[in-house]
Amino acid sequence: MLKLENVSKTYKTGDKALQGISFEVPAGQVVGLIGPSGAGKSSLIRCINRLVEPTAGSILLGDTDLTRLNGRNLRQARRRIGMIFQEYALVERLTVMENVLSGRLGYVSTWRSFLRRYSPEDVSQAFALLEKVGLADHYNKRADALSGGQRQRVGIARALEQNPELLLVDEPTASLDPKTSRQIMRLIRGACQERSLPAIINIHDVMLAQQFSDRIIGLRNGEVVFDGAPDELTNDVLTRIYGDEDWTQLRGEESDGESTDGSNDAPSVDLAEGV
Ligand SMILES: Nc1ncnc2c1ncn2[C@@H]1O[C@H](COP(=O)(O)OP(=O)(O)OP(=O)(O)O)[C@@H](O)[C@H]1O
Repeated sequence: MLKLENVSKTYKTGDKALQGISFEVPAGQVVGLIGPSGAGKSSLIRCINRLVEPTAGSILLGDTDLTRLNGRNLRQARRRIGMIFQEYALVERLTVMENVLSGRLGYVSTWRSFLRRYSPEDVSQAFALLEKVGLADHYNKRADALSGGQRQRVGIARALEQNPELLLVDEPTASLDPKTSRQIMRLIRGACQERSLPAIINIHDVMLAQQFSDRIIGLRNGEVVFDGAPDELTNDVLTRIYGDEDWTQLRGEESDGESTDGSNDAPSVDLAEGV
């Protein structure tokens, strides 16, 4: 479980990116974090893994207050947090398998990590994960030979190889086409359900957020202005989050034939679909 209490971030420039953010994410819950550009979504994700230092507040992962950790303790706590990035952040010249195994780097001793030696358990887990994300046949390919969707699958497998207690996902579909985006969101959601893993997904695409999240948190000017179920995301709520816009028309335009009634379409957990 993740619990944020009164988290604030003011940058040196004086920008108040986050102002008194409090919420809890229970095991297995996928939170879609939405809001206009500059609302504070990236700052929030980065405060949780301490890439950005929160100015105030506490961030509890289980019993650990992440805001109080430094040095070795912080590195150990970061092992417990899986990250999935927009630009995948793979090591391009390494193979798919090596990239997935790098999820274990925080766990192995320095000399083992230098030689990139992993235990048989780590390797068999990596194979199982590649199977799940539909890339078992590609394990020996270099990362730079993969498509965007395949790269993101490697990114997901690498994050899960860490056996994390929390997933932080930053714009996972921003560089992908609509169909691949859905497959990636389905994979992430399926993994969270299977592992009872809480997740926060920073996502610009409201329709995707709605379809693949259990809960939506809307940020505006560094504050939570909506926190509720995906089907509560009415046009009025969208206006509260993003400002005035013709939401009816936008929803129609963005639809690609899947449910647009705001309901969670309970995506199947077909992890290897459509590679
Ligand atoms: N390193 C920084 N130094 C100063 N101000 C920053 C820094 N990073 C972000 N900000 C400011 O903090 C506020 C929130 O930015 P943030 O990037 O967290 O928003 P966001 O919702 O992720 O935006 P986007 O969707 O465009 O990525 C903005 O006003 C931004 O200008």
